[in-house]
Amino acid sequence: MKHDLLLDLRDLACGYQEQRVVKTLNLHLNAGDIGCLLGPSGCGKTTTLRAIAGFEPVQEGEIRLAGEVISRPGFTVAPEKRRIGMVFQDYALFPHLSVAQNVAFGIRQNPDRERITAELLDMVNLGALAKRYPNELSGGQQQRVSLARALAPEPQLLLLDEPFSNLDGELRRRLSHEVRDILKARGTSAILVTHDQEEAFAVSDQVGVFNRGHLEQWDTPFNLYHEPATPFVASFIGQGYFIPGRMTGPDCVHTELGELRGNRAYAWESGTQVDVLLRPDDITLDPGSALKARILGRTFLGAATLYRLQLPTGCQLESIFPSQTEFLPGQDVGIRVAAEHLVLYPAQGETSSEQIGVRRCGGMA
Ligand SMILES: Nc1ncnc2c1ncn2[C@@H]1O[C@H](COP(=O)(O)OP(=O)(O)OP(=O)(O)O)[C@@H](O)[C@H]1O
Repeated sequence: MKHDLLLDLRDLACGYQEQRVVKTLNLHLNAGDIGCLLGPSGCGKTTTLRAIAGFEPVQEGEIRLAGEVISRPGFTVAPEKRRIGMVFQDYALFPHLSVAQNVAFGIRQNPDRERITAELLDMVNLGALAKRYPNELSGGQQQRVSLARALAPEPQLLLLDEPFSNLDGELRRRLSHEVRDILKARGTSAILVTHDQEEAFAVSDQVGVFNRGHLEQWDTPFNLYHEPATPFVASFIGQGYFIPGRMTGPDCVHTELGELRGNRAYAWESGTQVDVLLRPDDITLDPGSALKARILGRTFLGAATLYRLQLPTGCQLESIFPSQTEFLPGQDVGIRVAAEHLVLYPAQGETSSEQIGVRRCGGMA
């Protein structure tokens, strides 16, 4: 397995005319890895992708590919000279060319083009449809053709801009797994843009969470969920609640749920007010516990049930319990916190941050 640095964005700023959409962006991708740019609409994901592709000039910093500078202010290597492939949301196939001709388009001069095209079409399971035209294919099939076409010239890096967003539910999930398998089997490095967290996690080795033009964290899916660097990342990735707490030691915080101890130390002094992130899987059922919570609502998920709980102070939490035992709204249950990764932030107050998946409770116990 290769671990060479392939793509390196250093202190990058890019945007349109005088407007800086993306600022001081630093990230790197190793050869063979799949990275993802994830974030809400308008945060600058596509702008970053277009700068990597060479469609937009950079305003500050630089982009290096395999050690070579391909963009810096006043210098932009042309897109077709970058050995970067693109897969677009709307497939962008040539309507007047057959499936096979579409795939062969970027390797027209290659004497081996027929063999390469046939191999790629087999790989994306479209060998039998080589003679069809794009308007005779489903959306999923068109996106497979578009992937095969982008892979044909053996790009150093593949960029995928919301490639599955025109497809629905099950097909979207299936194709995203398929694309990961294909890229991994070929050792192709890629950057995917999406606003769908499930898709980002299914496809990528590393994910960057963007917020208004800033990259808040570039990390593995596991770390984004369990060790979110900022309240925004905690909110954007997964579900949960912030509850108020007070530091009682470097790795220990007093909350309404008792003393919680985590696996890392914080530099704040004892007495500092903090927000404690609690995910639904951090709260477990413990019938013998003195700590009781009232069931406010529930969502049956199949193997498990997601419960919305209220603590005596009014703070709310969510928890996932196995669905074999059923609890009813209004019932009190014993709970325990089983959070190995204690994630704390300086107390923000009730209204200071925009929360998406994670909600904040007021009032310290
Ligand atoms: N050609 C353009 N000229 C001027 N501003 C633009 C242009 N394209 C995008 N923008 C602006 O740049 C900002 C970032 O847009 P961008 O397309 O990078 O966001 P995104 O994160 O990819 O969003 P989405 O998920 O909705 O595609 C937005 O405010 C957008 O209005």
